[in-house]
Amino acid sequence: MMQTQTPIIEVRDLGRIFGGIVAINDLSLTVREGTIHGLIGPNGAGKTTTFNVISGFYPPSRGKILYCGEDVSGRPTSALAERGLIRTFQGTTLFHEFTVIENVLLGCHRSAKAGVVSRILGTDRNIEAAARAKAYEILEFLNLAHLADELTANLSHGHQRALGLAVALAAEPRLLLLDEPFTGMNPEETRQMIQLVRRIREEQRVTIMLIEHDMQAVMGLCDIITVLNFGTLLTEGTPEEVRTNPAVIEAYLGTAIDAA
Ligand SMILES: Nc1ncnc2c1ncn2[C@@H]1O[C@H](COP(=O)(O)OP(=O)(O)OP(=O)(O)O)[C@@H](O)[C@H]1O
Repeated sequence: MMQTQTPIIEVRDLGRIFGGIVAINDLSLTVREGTIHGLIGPNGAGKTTTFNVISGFYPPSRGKILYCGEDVSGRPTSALAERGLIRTFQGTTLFHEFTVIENVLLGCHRSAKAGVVSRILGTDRNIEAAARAKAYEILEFLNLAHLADELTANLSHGHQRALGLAVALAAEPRLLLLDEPFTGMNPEETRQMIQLVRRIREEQRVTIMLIEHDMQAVMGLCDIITVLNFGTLLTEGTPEEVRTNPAVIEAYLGTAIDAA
């Protein structure tokens, strides 16, 4: 996919306060269409809060969020999801007692597009067939089709995380916010997940924003990285620029960045 200069997300002068705690202060950043954009920073830096405000879980206390040029500050998650802004959660949110394909079908039904399909086709059976075809296509794309009828609980950790991506793709994202997609993965699972995220950007033309603590994965995958510290922007740049930035090294006390 071509990276463009077109902003898909513009965070402008964002502030978010919880009681007396300033979680985000005066944060501005731009995510450009077609990029893989990392959001990193020490614990408590405000990464999750930033995701929560962008995806509509919390309204901003100050400032605004523009999505595709439109002010969507304070819009509910469901309204943003209908417009292709989809967020995943740390760990999996799958139904373990359901099969793999059933989990993806639930994702399809939750998507706005399922409503479009039903209006066009009219009948339940056709809706079901269309959703099934779409779910299989997504499973094939993520190399999970052979597990379609397997119980989700029986999947390996890596396969469950890939299935989490499948459910997110079923909602037809334009922008996908991934919350720590590599957590708890072994190096081989991480390598495969990196490939999947790259392919989602290249082949599904989805812009990706991700929070991640695995510095090696972040540095290898992202085009651009925003570093937060104490709820505000510390710096932003290419992986190389960020890795060698003294302020970043200091914020992390050297360790995490040195290991990457
Ligand atoms: N719902 C909430 N209520 C009260 N305080 C909150 C809430 N959400 C976040 N905070 C506070 O805001 C600050 C930023 O937290 P946030 O979770 O955004 O950081 P983070 O960078 O995602 O951290 P981590 O890497 O540990 O997940 C912290 O001081 C946190 O305690």
